[in-house]
Amino acid sequence: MAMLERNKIVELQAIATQFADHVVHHQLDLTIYQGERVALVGGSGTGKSVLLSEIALLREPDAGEIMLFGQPVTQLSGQGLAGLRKQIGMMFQQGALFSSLTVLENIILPLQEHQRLSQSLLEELAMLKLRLTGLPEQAAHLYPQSLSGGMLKRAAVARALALDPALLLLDEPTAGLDPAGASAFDDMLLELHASLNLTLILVTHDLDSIWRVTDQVAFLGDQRVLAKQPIEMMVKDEHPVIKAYFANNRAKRAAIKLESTA
Ligand SMILES: Nc1ncnc2c1ncn2[C@@H]1O[C@H](COP(=O)(O)OP(=O)(O)OP(=O)(O)O)[C@@H](O)[C@H]1O
Repeated sequence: MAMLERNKIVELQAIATQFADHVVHHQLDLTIYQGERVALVGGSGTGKSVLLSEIALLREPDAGEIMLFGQPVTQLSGQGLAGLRKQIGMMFQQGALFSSLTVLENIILPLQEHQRLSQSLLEELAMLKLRLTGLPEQAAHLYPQSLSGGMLKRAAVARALALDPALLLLDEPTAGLDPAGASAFDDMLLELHASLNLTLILVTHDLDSIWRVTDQVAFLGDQRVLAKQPIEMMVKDEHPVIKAYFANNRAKRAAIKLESTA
């Protein structure tokens, strides 16, 4: 059957990342297509968070090319780069909201930087983002430190969505949430993905999230992406590094799910 050519949102070509003599990525390739929901998975220290920062244009790799929305990043500067940055929303591991600002002010901040809008319009737009993440309106005027862990993460997502990005990056979004909170967060991500036409990339160790939210898993190991495929295939992969990662109790849970969905 003929397949329609899908847009490449992220294309990493021969990426190298190194800290002093510690090589984190070497000849790393990865392609992510429009609308995909991709988990970046791999052992601790395999460079998942660093790779996410590179895709978010917060850090430059030492070699290789990053293509975002079909544009080679190394050939862009100034306005070109700023235009790309606006299309990327990033949710950091600890939320990274400003503690001296209310939730609403935190969401307004990126809007203020990029758009000349009246205060009332800014507030209206920010409230829209807040509602999209399922936060109650009262949360708008609270300070980050008075929010629960789950609310804080939603507020961080609302801020990441401020500029209507096409690509949303999330670093361990469900870490620290209880199972019910994590599952509600996963549902919110799926709703956002469906309603906003987003491409999602999340770094996660949470197998429940991987099964529920993602349609592709990119496995980092041996300094590169060893495989990119759906979780159903990943848990059956015979590569020794991938096998070792999933060969623990949590992975057995994943395998049980696999049997129950077969
Ligand atoms: N700024 C830095 N300076 C030096 N080394 C760094 C820096 N940032 C990351 N590293 C190293 O790069 C490697 C990859 O880090 P990274 O945080 O991306 O791993 P990870 O796969 O996300 O791990 P985890 O699952 O434990 O969060 C680690 O060995 C880390 O110590």
